[in-house]
Amino acid sequence: MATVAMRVYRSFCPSLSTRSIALRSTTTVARAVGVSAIKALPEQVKIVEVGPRDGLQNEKTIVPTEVKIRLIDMLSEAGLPVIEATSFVSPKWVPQMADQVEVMQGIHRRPGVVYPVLTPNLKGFQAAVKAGAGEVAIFGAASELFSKKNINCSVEESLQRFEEVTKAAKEAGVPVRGYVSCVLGCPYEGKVLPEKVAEVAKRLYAMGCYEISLGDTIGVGTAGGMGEMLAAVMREVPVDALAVHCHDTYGQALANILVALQMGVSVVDSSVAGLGGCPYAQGASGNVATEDVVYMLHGLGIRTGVDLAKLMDAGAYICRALNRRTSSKVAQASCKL
Ligand SMILES: CC(C)(COP(=O)([O-])OP(=O)([O-])OC[C@H]1O[C@@H](n2cnc3c(N)ncnc32)[C@H](O)[C@@H]1OP(=O)([O-])[O-])[C@@H](O)C(=O)NCCC(=O)NCCSC(=O)C[C@@](C)(O)CC(=O)[O-]
Repeated sequence: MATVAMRVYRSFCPSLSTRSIALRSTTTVARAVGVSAIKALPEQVKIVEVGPRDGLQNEKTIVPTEVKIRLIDMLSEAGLPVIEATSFVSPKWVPQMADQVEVMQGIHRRPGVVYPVLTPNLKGFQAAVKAGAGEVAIFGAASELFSKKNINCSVEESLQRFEEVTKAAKEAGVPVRGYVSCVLGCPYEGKVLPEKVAEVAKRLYAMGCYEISLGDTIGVGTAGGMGEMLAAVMREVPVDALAVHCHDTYGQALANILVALQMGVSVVDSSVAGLGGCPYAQGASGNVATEDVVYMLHGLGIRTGVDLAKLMDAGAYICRALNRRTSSKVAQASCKL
């Protein structure tokens, strides 16, 4: 099924394939709506691709290591600047990530591309560095119950563990990214106060995280909630150090990202083909699809450095490997699958 923009475009260019229409129509739309009128939007956005980690961690059947490696290599060939490759967590908790060392050693590291990995504690950090990780991410939450279910400790205990990681990382010269989960709602506690999110984000930033990614873990947030939460966080952490990480359970992710862009955020996490979900947040769907984010950003005239056609190839590859239909609307509309 073609989008309206694609159908209009096709009526002028009947010989074009649906896919090339999709790629060209983004810039056409940008010019048509006079995007320069939207003053606050950044000129460039860094996309943090989390598909190989967040996208695959919840898969029940173990995905072969070579498939994970091929996916990461296709994503780097597509121009993604940051690809979260795997997690150094307990294999008893997340069996899908048990091949983290093989993944880190098997990928073809493209110059300029960063491949962060999740590390919940010092043990994970040390194993990650040994396996060649050049950047790590610690992951906290703004909800006590989620923290307990996800990493088996309270928010305060998790922050103490993260202090150990950031201290070791500083000594080793390894940059650390920080996540705050449940920023717009928790599967166990429901509403989460923006002030609580701001407090955890502030602590992570103070301990040395260069970037704080704000996770709508179960995708319940709305544009209004995103605005309110970001306003609270921005009182504690500079906007240049913030990223948004939106799951799309309620179909609100793109709207929420747009609000974040309008408030000055220029780093967006997403997952190829919209894969994923957190094993400790039952019912949450995957992250917003990277293809859909790139399509929207290019449509706004915002640079990403990502080649949408190559990105869709990566999405098609992993969907074939998982025997799954893509969740990306752009990939569906472009008749790739
Ligand atoms: C944090 C722990 C380890 C605590 O788990 P625990 O059971 O409390 O840990 P422990 O210290 O008591 O150790 C228990 C066992 O785990 C081992 N262990 C201990 N640490 C490690 C490690 N780093 N790597 C490998 N093994 C480890 C340790 O050696 C021991 O092994 P045993 O003696 O039983 O054989 C556990 O709860 C865990 O691994 N949790 C991971 C949960 C996870 O990965 N969740 C998904 C990622 S978060 C997410 O998706 C949200 C995000 C980031 O995307 C943002 C958003 O959307 O909101």
